[in-house]
Amino acid sequence: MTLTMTLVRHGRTHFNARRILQGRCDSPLTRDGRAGVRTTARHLAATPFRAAWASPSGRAVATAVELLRHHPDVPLRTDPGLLEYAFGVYEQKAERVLDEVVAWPDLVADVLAGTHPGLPGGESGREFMDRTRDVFARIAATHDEGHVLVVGHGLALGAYLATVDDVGLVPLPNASVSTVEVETDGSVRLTSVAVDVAQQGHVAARPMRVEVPVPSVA
Ligand SMILES: O=C(O)[C@@H](CO)OP(=O)(O)O
Repeated sequence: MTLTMTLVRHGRTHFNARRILQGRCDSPLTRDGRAGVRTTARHLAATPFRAAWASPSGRAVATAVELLRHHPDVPLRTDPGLLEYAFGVYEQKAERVLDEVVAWPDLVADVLAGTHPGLPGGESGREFMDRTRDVFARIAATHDEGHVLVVGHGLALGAYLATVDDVGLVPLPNASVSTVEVETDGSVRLTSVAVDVAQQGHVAARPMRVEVPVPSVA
């Protein structure tokens, strides 16, 4: 038996548009973000989802609700294990802090390796990777076959995908779709990554290890 998990990053938000790091804080979807999600929803309209899971963040729940427009009978549940990485004091700061923090030498690599101690006020790489692994194990244990929708965040979904296959951290455009197949024996296979149905590819693939000064907190 195969469980297919369809992973969708939430639609573009006002903070995404301004390159403001959200993490555990939130901002609403933009107009084009909502349109992008509607395009992805049409793309997924024929997928026979039996359940949907979302991060409790408003942007993920709003995206999941829109994606389920074509699946009115599919139950949606939230799980804090799907929340975005907690960037601590760097959240909701000046525009472009996102670019600086994500490019901070070794930050992403250390978070994915579970060795980063955490940004001030944030969570450690170990906590993040453990809860991300655990939530996908919970989802797989709850549904042993069929199709399940999972709506989450760029770094959290990307971190999980990086554990499934040797793809590194793939930048996931807003409203993009990735799919993973889980077999009964526990083996997991990545079957598609970051399909940008809605062409919202403004999160361009770029090197993650660019050397920049440590960002100052505004
Ligand atoms: O928190 C954020 O700003 C970004 C970082 O990756 O994630 P998302 O927009 O997917 O929540």
